[in-house]
Amino acid sequence: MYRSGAFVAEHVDPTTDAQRQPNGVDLTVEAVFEPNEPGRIGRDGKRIGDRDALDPAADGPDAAEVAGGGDDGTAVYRLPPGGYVVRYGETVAIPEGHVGFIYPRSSLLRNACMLETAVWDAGYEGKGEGLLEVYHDVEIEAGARIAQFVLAEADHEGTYDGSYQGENV
Ligand SMILES: O=c1ccn([C@H]2C[C@H](O)[C@@H](COP(=O)(O)OP(=O)(O)OP(=O)(O)O)O2)c(=O)[nH]1
Repeated sequence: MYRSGAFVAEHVDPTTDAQRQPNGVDLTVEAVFEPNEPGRIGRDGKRIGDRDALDPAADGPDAAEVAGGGDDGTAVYRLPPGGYVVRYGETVAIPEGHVGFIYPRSSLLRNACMLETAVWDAGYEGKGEGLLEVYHDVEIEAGARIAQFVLAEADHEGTYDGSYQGENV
């Protein structure tokens, strides 16, 4: 069973009223990265390839000049089609007996963009990352709500103890 947004909010920090939804909590975009070299998924280990942190005031990943932000002076990512890694702005802590998933805000997919999720394990705590797929040019303000995080009750053996534990906090 999926838990309520009020329950999820107890495990997401910080949260505002605007982030709290009936069935989950919206997460914001803290940073956008574009990979610049191959990573590697091995049979025994993995390596995350180096990546560029995009400037939210720039016109895109290849822009030579900083354009000075959005129309209202707000920093904005102007993203052409491609695959990006986003870091969420909130620390989530997956409680025992639960598993987490990310869904895109529907406004994101209505703009022909998609956020992909992997499994958020019981016991994991950190500012996680996700794959942002952009199929049509889009503008995303730094700090805007882009995702909805949900928690479902789940059986599990042990808790997360991997290399991403405590990341980005
Ligand atoms: O979309 C997601 C899904 C999960 N996570 C976090 C929570 C999860 O508990 C952790 C590790 O995920 P997973 O176990 O899938 O990664 P892995 O590549 O198998 O890493 P490890 O070897 O540490 O298990 O990453 C994210 O940041 N984004």
